[in-house]
Formats: sequence, structure tokens, C-alpha cells
Amino acid sequence: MMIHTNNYILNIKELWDDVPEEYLSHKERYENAIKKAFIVLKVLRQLHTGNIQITDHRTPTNVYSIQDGIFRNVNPLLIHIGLFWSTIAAQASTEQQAEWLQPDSSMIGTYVQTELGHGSFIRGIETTATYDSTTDEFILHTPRLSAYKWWPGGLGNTANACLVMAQLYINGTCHGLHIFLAQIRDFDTHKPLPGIKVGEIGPKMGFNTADNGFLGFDNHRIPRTNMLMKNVQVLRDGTYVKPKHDKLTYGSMLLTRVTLISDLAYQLSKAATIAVRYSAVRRQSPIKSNEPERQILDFVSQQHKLFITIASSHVYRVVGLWMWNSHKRVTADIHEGNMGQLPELHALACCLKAISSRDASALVEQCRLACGGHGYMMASNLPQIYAYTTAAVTYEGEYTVLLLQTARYLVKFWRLAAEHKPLPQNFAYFEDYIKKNFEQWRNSPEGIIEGFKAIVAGKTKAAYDTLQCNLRNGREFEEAWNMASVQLTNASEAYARSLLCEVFWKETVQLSTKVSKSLAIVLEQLAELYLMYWALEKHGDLLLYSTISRNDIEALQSRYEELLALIRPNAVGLVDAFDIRDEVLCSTLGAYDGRVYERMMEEASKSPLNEDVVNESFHKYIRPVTMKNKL
Ligand SMILES: CCCCC/C=C\C/C=C\C/C=C\C/C=C\C/C=C/C(=O)SCCNC(=O)CCNC(=O)[C@H](O)C(C)(C)COP(=O)(O)OP(=O)(O)OC[C@H]1O[C@@H](n2cnc3c(N)ncnc32)[C@H](O)[C@@H]1OP(=O)(O)O
Ligand SMILES: Cc1cc2nc3c(=O)[nH]c(=O)nc-3n(C[C@H](O)[C@H](O)[C@H](O)COP(=O)(O)OP(=O)(O)OC[C@H]3O[C@@H](n4cnc5c(N)ncnc54)[C@H](O)[C@@H]3O)c2cc1C
Repeated sequence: MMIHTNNYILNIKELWDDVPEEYLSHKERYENAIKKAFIVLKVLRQLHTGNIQITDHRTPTNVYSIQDGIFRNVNPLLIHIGLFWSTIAAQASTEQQAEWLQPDSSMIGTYVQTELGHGSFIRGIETTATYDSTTDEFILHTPRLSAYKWWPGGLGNTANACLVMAQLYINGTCHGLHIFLAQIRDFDTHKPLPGIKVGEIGPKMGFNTADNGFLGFDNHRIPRTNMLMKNVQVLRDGTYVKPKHDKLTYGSMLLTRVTLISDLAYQLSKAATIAVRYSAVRRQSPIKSNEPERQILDFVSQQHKLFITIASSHVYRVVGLWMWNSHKRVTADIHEGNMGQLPELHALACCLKAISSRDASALVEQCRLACGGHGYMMASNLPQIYAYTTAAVTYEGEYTVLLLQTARYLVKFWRLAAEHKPLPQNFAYFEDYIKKNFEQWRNSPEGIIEGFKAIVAGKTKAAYDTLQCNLRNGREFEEAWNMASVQLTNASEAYARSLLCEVFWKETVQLSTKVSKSLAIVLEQLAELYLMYWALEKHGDLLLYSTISRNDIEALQSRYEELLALIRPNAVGLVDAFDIRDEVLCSTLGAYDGRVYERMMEEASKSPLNEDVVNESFHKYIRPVTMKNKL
């Protein structure tokens, strides 16, 4: 069958709600979401097996973006689709993949890593997998309360299998963290298997249909062949065959961090679409007293809040794709046994995941605030987008913890520079900074990119010097590192920003040669706006570390304001170009037709509190008090 994905899914009636999700209980929300999740899964399986084919020349990610509208919240199978299968595909041996990756598999899985006691510091994970050579099995065990798995999406009620991260023990020796496939519920009855304690963790700020769960093992046995064995093996006699790189087990986190950048770009484009369209409809106060009230989008301060969101969505789309391609390249190298590029990819993924999630949540919140009171309504969908987006600052590696990973990488290169050892080309600017080869400031995108590199060098130097000073004062390395950690994270943040500016600008300039002149102008305006915005935000750092002057900053400010005015006529067109359907935006404020007030009234009429003209609580609680006062 040939289908157009959007039309096909939009026509599946059971996927679309009559009653807004906010009015459902926690349990009803899950039940509603799981019903839809299995309809979506069926479509994905049909696409995968080729039973249905799409005519819109896009990938299953098309289904992925539509599902934001279907669920409004989160698909409880997100981790099953996004992490369970991909981890098996990346880390299981060919034989294991042949057995487990069947399209008609009974397994509904999840990725079970975090514990009550440990999330960031995964070496501290306490769940054990002990090899029993007499039975050729691993024994999974939760030794204490803090070792209970806690958080995995889909675990609470849905999953019957999972990939568990546990400490591998063979003959009393701990070989560190490894991944094991464990069945946890009966495929037929769905009851937890003996030795499994599993449940749901309760309501959260967002992700309330994600079915996050807890899990404990009481000496639960699984076959030896259930350890994921592509990169590392345990043989029948208990021989341990080491991986080529001991962090290959962390590959799923790396991949998800890369994927997330594009997902956050999409969340930003949704928030920008809602806020810009609303700002074109909403009129509030005249600019000159004798004129009619103006669209709030005409206020330059409103443009300042919104155009950076449009630009940032483009930045993260471009950089997300750039990282995706790097990931593909590095993975191909790893297949060939070459691990050389893995540390760089990890360092980039860590800081870009950290900054993209932090930027995205701050900008989504900015869009919500830019919609005034109406942005506070759930029916605007901005609170839900915020709750979804801000979770990404924490999951798949907490913000600060990831920035500190990138800092390790920067400090290594700074040490090389300080010791006058050869540096890779992309860190040659460290040497320039040490030799004080400062470029004359240029008020241009290229000048700003150079300025940001100077900030990275200056902040890395400051952090490195503090680290060395702490060491000289007799601190041990880890303690000295902790004492310098504020400066180290600052250096990482600056590094991420310089990468974002450089990649976005270069990719935009290249893209501009392939599109019409009028489109190229707008794309370059957006890219320039992004660079100017951040140069102004970080002008203090530029004054500290580059050759910028006060006059240069004033000129940047003028150019920035000029860019806001240039982008204003295209603002609505730019968000329309994100091409997000009303069914996905789910927003009274952001629909294409601009019927904001009508939609708000229509949504309000769905409130159960409007079902009765007089709510029965009046008779129970209000009237006895108010009537008594009258007497
Ligand atoms: C229809 C289609 C659907 C498609 C859907 C597709 C995608 C989904 C898109 C978006 C997902 C959206 C929503 C998902 C929602 C929720 C999912 C959430 C899941 C989770 O949160 S899973 C749990 C994640 N947990 C973490 O991330 C923990 C963070 N901690 C760590 O990663 C590590 O502990 C650490 C902080 C990196 C340190 O590790 P540790 O073992 O202590 O390391 P050290 O011994 O200190 O050594 C560091 C050393 O190792 C290098 N290193 C560390 N990690 C890696 C790595 N991943 N790769 C390569 N190298 C690594 C590091 O560089 C150090 O090297 P040195 O040379 O400096 O020593
Ligand atoms: C919505 C959501 C979905 C999730 N889904 C899953 C899932 O499917 N599977 C799964 O396994 N997990 C999942 N998680 C768990 C998630 O991966 C962890 O919450 C995350 O890795 C952070 O770990 P933590 O909660 O232990 O935070 P902590 O590490 O306890 O962080 C708390 C604070 O301590 C600081 N801190 C910690 N260590 C350091 C350090 N070394 N240096 C400096 N500061 C430090 C942090 O910066 C932070 O400020 C999910 C979490 C959320 C919120």
C-alpha cells in the first residue's frame, strides 16, 4: 500500500482525543497513551517491513514528529523504539541481532541504567550480574534499596524486557559495567517474572505518559548469551574477552546525545511557531498614541525575544545534522577497529547536548513569557513543550556533568599548548593565544567566531591555571579539579558556543550558494543575528579575552537592531516554513488560521467545570457559608 504518512496517521481516528489530556487522571492518561502507542508501533512496523510505503519521501522520523501531536506528551514506547532497539542493533553480536531484532518480536523493551542511588556516576551502579559457570547463566541482583533501577521510560507498566546496565562479576573479579537483556514480565500474562519487583514511579513535572518505572532483581537468572556481545564477550568457561575501547558500552548514550540536538531544534521550532504567530495576531497598545494598537510583533523587544528562537532552531537543526554525520563517520571507523575519533565525538556530543538542552528550555520559556497570560494556559501547549524540553537538561547526562567531560578534553589540549607540543589544527588557536597572536577585532561573523575562540582559549587557560595552582598547593588532582569546576564548565560552555557559531555560519554560507538569492539573504540574516546576539550576550567575555572595543560593541548593537528590523517582515513566513501542522502544534495560540480568541473559547468550553451551570460543590460547601452569613 502507498501512503502519505501525515494524511494516513491523521486519518486514524483513535489517535486523536476528544477530551484534552489535561482533564484525564494519571492512570487514564497512560491508558490513552498506550492505546495510541501500539497503533503508532503498528504503522512503524508496516513501514519497516515495507507493507506500507510512504509517498512523501521522508523517513520514519516523519512519524516521530507527528507523534508530538498524537501524544501531546510522550509516547510510552519512546525508549523501546529509540533506545532499546538501537542499543541491540549497535551492541549485540550478529547472532544476537538475528534472534532479537525480529519485526514480530514479542519483546517490548526499555533501557535500564539509572538507579535510585546513581545516575551521573555510572561506575557507582550497584546492580550485579554474576556469572555462574555451572549453569552457564548470569545472576542479576539488586543488593540494596539504592541499587533499585529508577527512571527508565516504559518500565512502569509496559515493558516485558529490558537492557540492564550492571557490574559484571566473574569468579569474584569485577569487570565493570556491561549490558544484559533480561525478560521481566511474562509475554502472555504480563505478570512480573519470579524474582522481579517492578512498578511505576509516579507523577512528574512532565513526561507523564512516559511510564517511567523502578525495577529490582532478586537473584534473577538469564542465559550467558543474553549479555550484549558485539564488542565484549564472556565465554562458556568464564573467560572474559575485553572490548577494544572500554567506553563502547556507553555508545547508546553517545548516540542519544547526538540525536537529541535535532529533537531540541524541533521543540524550538514548535515554540517559535506558536509565539510568532500569536504575536502577529495579538494587538496591545499603540506605539504612537494617535495610532491604532499594534501587533505585539512590532515591538522590537518582542522581536528580540522571538527571532533568536527562530535562529536557534536553525542552529540546532544544522549542528544536529553535522553531528549525526560525524557520528556515522566515527561509527564506521570503529567498525574498522579505529577508535581514534571517539574521544573527540564524545567531547563534542557532551557539550552540545548540554548547551542545546539548556538553550532550548530557556528559549521555550522565553516564548511562553512572550505570549503573556495566554502562554500560561495549557491550551497554548507552551507549558508542555517546556516540561518536555527542560527534562533533556538532566536525562542522558546531566548538564554540568557533561560540561565537565568536555572540560577534560579542553584541558588536555591546553596542556599540550602550554608545553609547546604539537596541536591538532582545530586547536591551533590555543597556541596563538599563548603567543599573544591576537587578531585585530573585526565586526563581522568571521570576527565574532575568532572572538569566541579567544574566549575559549582564555577561559581554558584560566581554569587550567587554577587547576595547576590547586595542585601546587598540595591538592590531589580530583580535589583540585573540583575546586576549578566552575571555571572548567565555563570553558566548556564557551567551547560549545564557539562551535555552534562556527558550524552554523559556515554551513549557512555554503547553503546560500545552493538556494535562491532572496532565500540566501534571509538565511544569512538569521545566522548573522545568532552570532550578533551571542556576541552581545557575551560582550563582557569578549572585552576580557579578545581585542574588541566599546565602539565595536556599540556597532554590534546597532547591526543587531538592524537585523531585527530586516527579519520582521519575514518572521511569520519563517515559522510557517517550519511546516508544523496544527494537529502537531496543539496550540490555541499558534494555529495557522490565527483564530486565537475563538479557539481559546472553544477549548475553555471543554472544561469539565463548565458542564453544570452550578457546580454541586456550591450546595455542599459554598452556600452553607454564604447563606449563613446572610442570616
Ligand atoms: C519513531 C522513531 C523514534 C526515534 C527516536 C529517536 C531518538 C530519540 C530522541 C530523543 C530522545 C528523547 C527522549 C528520551 C527521553 C529520555 C531517555 C533518557 C534516557 C537516559 O537518561 S539513560 C541514562 C543516561 N545516563 C547518563 O547519561 C549518565 C551520565 N554519566 C556518564 O555518561 C558517565 O558516568 C560519565 C559522566 C561520562 C563518566 O563516566 P565514567 O565511567 O565515570 O568515566 P571515567 O572513568 O571518569 O572516564 C571518563 C573517560 O571516559 C570517556 N568517556 C566517557 N563516556 C564516554 C562515551 N560515551 N564515549 C566515549 N568516551 C567516553 C571520557 O572521555 C573520559 O576519557 P578521558 O580520556 O578523559 O579519561
Ligand atoms: C524525564 C527523564 C527520563 C529518564 N529516562 C531514563 C531512562 O529511560 N533510562 C535511564 O536509565 N535513566 C533515565 N533517566 C535518568 C537520568 O539519566 C538521570 O536522572 C540523569 O543521568 C542525571 O542523574 P541523577 O538524577 O543521578 O542526577 P545527579 O547526578 O544526582 O545530579 C544532581 C546534581 O549533582 C551534580 N553532580 C553530580 N555529579 C557531579 C560531578 N561529578 N561533578 C559536579 N556536579 C555533579 C549535578 O550537576 C546536579 O546538579 C531519566 C531522567 C528523566 C528526568
